[in-house]
Amino acid sequence: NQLPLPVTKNTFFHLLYNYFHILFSRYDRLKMSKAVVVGDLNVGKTCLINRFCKDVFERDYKATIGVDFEIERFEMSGLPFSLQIWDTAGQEKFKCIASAYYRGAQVIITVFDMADIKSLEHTQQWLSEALRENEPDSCFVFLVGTKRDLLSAEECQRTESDAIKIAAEMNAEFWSLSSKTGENVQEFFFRVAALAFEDAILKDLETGSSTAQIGDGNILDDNALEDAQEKPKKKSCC
Ligand SMILES: Nc1nc2c(ncn2[C@@H]2O[C@H](COP(=O)(O)OP(=O)(O)OP(=O)(O)O)[C@@H](O)[C@H]2O)c(=O)[nH]1
Repeated sequence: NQLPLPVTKNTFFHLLYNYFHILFSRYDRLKMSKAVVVGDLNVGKTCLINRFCKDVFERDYKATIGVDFEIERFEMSGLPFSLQIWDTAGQEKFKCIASAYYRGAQVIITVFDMADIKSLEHTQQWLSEALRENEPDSCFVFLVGTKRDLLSAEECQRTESDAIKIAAEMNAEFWSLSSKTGENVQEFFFRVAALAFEDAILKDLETGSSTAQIGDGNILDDNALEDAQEKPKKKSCC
């Protein structure tokens, strides 16, 4: 009955399906990038991923044990693109399991709860732990404030201005959103996917790989890249 990962919020078959998708994409040279989501416990990492991938919101808190992940598929300028979104546990006791999955990330999403300023103070520590497992300057970094719906307009403005300062120190792009209402969630992940896709294509062009072509074989040009960045399309949910 032993599962290959500590699993709570996902079924074994769902994880198995995702693993096969990764294996298949390597074989078929599909574009795939990895994003890891880190931050204190209870800040809303799982809810954020679930809002985007399944369009659901869970009011009751269930701690993530170790890690979990989803794969979201996009179509960018005629090319299939997948984003692996790794949800990690915020609880200290699971940190060593979760940190084993930081490696190989193209995107690090550092999450805090806008209604709990302490969690913002911890984001730099989470980022440095995630960066330690990756090549310097190889990752896009995002600072994401969740639970925006719990704040008044005034509180929201105050927290956002604190977060913008911290984001600048982290060299991160800041987003504030709500998984409960869905505000900004799609926009945020489309931005993540667009940047990750562009990066994957540029890396392919640098290495001269044949997969850096779109549709009927046109090499990706600047306009196509701009197009992908501005209007990434969500094709389907896993
Ligand atoms: N009001 C509101 N509540 C939220 C939002 N996002 C998450 N929550 C609540 O916050 C609690 C924690 O959410 P999770 O997504 O499980 O938190 P987590 O960061 O994954 O926690 P760990 O798995 O322990 O690391 C849950 O009770 C959610 O319902 C939000 O945008 N607005």
